[in-house]
Amino acid sequence: MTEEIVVIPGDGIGKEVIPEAKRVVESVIDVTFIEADAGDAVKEETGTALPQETYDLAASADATLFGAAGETAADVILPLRDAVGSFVNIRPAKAYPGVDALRPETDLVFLRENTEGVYSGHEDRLSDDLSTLTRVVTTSASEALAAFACDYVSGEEHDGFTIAHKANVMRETDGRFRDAVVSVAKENDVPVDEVLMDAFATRVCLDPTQFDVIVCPNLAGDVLSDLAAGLVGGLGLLPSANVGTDRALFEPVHGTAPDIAGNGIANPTATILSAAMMLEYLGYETESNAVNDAVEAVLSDGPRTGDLGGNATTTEMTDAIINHL
Ligand SMILES: NC(=O)c1ccc[n+]([C@@H]2O[C@H](COP(=O)([O-])OP(=O)(O)OC[C@H]3O[C@@H](n4cnc5c(N)ncnc54)[C@H](O)[C@@H]3O)[C@@H](O)[C@H]2O)c1
Ligand SMILES: CC(C)[C@H](C(=O)O)[C@@H](O)C(=O)O
Repeated sequence: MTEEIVVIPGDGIGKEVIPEAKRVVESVIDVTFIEADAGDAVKEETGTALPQETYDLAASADATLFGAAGETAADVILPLRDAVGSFVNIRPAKAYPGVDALRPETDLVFLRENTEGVYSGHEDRLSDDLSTLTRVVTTSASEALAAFACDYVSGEEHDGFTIAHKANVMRETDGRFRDAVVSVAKENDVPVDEVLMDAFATRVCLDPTQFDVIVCPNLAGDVLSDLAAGLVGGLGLLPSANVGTDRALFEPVHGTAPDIAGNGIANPTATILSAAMMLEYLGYETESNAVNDAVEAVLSDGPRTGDLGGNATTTEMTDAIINHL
């Protein structure tokens, strides 16, 4: 069977890393890619950053692989997450042997709420002096995330999860989030503990082995996963999966990297690891494991891109990954 996968390269290094991830996927499964546009360049040409056709493709495909968008990122990625009905963003942050990491013992997975919080879109300018934002938290979205988290930690690899929140200040919204997640964990007999997100930020830097799976509200997941990228060697390493009930969207955590875009030196790892998550999601577990192993081997032995202290191009690093497969 030929798998059909939608790919949306976007802007900046999105255009450089997506073709490399496609080459990796093509080397392990029979696949047809359906190309779609989104981002700053499309907005300049057409007036809209996310054409309806692209939204519809993501909303009907089993899987979509996205690169990055620039200034229009929020107009692209937030609706795309919505298009696939994603209620959780899975963000693993793992240090690899051979990569110079601040905390080489880091092995974390963030399960980020993916629909609400400060991403509600309810932001208003009420006067010259006053702007407001409505932070939305529902029990239903918190419970859906918690149910996913319980399932996620059900194997032997994990012993429950930690909720990172700020319910000491946002008593109503994060209080609701925390209470809903704890209650679902208890119903499922899943060990759960909690930490205030500011304290989490310090503790994870001092000793990341205190944590394993972290369940958090939307913005906290955004910020804390970028922080974890800093612990493991940079944004070029972090993949993610936006999972919904029937479909999913896979993307590196990083953006368009304007400081290096156009030079062919972006690290393809985050996008290739996102593709590996996609292969697993689509049921190609052996192929997914093979890609993860090949990435790990190349991170260990090189060649590596400049962000990891090497001098390989994006294509050379991908060639080495494909050679390992
Ligand atoms: N999902 C998305 O589409 C997304 C996510 C974040 C930021 N953005 C957008 O990207 C643009 C730039 O944002 P930013 O600079 O804050 O974040 P960024 O992730 O683009 O870059 C931050 C730093 O990390 C480095 N970096 C990121 N990915 C890398 C890779 N694969 N290889 C090597 N180095 C890499 C960059 O060179 C830069 O120094 C902004 O317009 C922002 O809106 C988009
Ligand atoms: C670009 C932005 C909308 C996005 C987010 O906040 O989710 C990004 O930071 C990310 O982490 O994917």
